[in-house]
Amino acid sequence: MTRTNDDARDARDPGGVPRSDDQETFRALLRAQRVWDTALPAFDPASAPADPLPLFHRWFAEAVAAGQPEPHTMTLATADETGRPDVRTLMLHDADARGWHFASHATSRKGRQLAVRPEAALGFYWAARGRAVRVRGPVRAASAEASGADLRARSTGALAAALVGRQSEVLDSAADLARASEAAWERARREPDAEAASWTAYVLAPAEVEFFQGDERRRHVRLRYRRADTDTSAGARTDTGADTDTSAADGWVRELLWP
Ligand SMILES: Cc1cc2nc3c(=O)[nH]c(=O)nc-3n(C[C@H](O)[C@H](O)[C@H](O)COP(=O)(O)O)c2cc1C
Repeated sequence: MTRTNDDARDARDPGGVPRSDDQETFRALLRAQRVWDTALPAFDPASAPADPLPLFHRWFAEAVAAGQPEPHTMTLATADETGRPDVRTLMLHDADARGWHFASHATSRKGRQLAVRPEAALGFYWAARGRAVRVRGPVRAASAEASGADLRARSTGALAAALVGRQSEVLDSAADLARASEAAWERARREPDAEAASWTAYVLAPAEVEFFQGDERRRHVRLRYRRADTDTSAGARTDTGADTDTSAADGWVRELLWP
């Protein structure tokens, strides 16, 4: 049977993407998913502390208590030398007065990006509480000693993974990884103080921290802390309302944002 132009058009959806059963199944599954359709906690920004850190600690503990799987994982966004964005998942190692801590290989893609553009953003999403936190700011690499101490405080598996190195390089075969991993595990067990040269601890010093509390009626609460001396994106000032605290207690300005 000869296909007409109309048949060819029918085989594409309005966006010009070819129709297929797999595509339809995926879309149906996607549309069946729900967000914020459960009872979520209320968040009163008026009761928020002057500094974002204690609120982050509290929300983290509440995410753990609510059974949020792996609440210590986060998204790290960086940009390359041309400004093209990049993103991946990482573990949070600590959050203290210096900032949000993580670790990776300085020779990895993110490590190279951070070396040329020492700025990043972090994102946490704790669905069990309908909450998200985002943090932006400059990133500093710790000394080799501090990076080594960070690694030694972790598991043998973490040390073995760090010893394998070569993160983000092209892997020619699974056998190459198996061999390198075997040797790294053996060394990590034998030498718990072994140094992984490229393993680097980083700290992101927060210039902005935003707390997002999802709401079933989509009346989400967004509270942004920004350093009093931080220049935020255009339009930020027009978002301020009566509840905004511009007194800059502890050097932080607190503002509500339209959801
Ligand atoms: C749950 C989870 C936790 C991870 N934690 C780390 C981490 O702490 N450090 C790290 O270098 N990579 C970690 N990774 C791997 C990164 O997502 C990423 O694949 C790797 O760091 C290479 O990223 P890059 O090519 O952008 O440098 C983790 C991956 C997942 C899924």
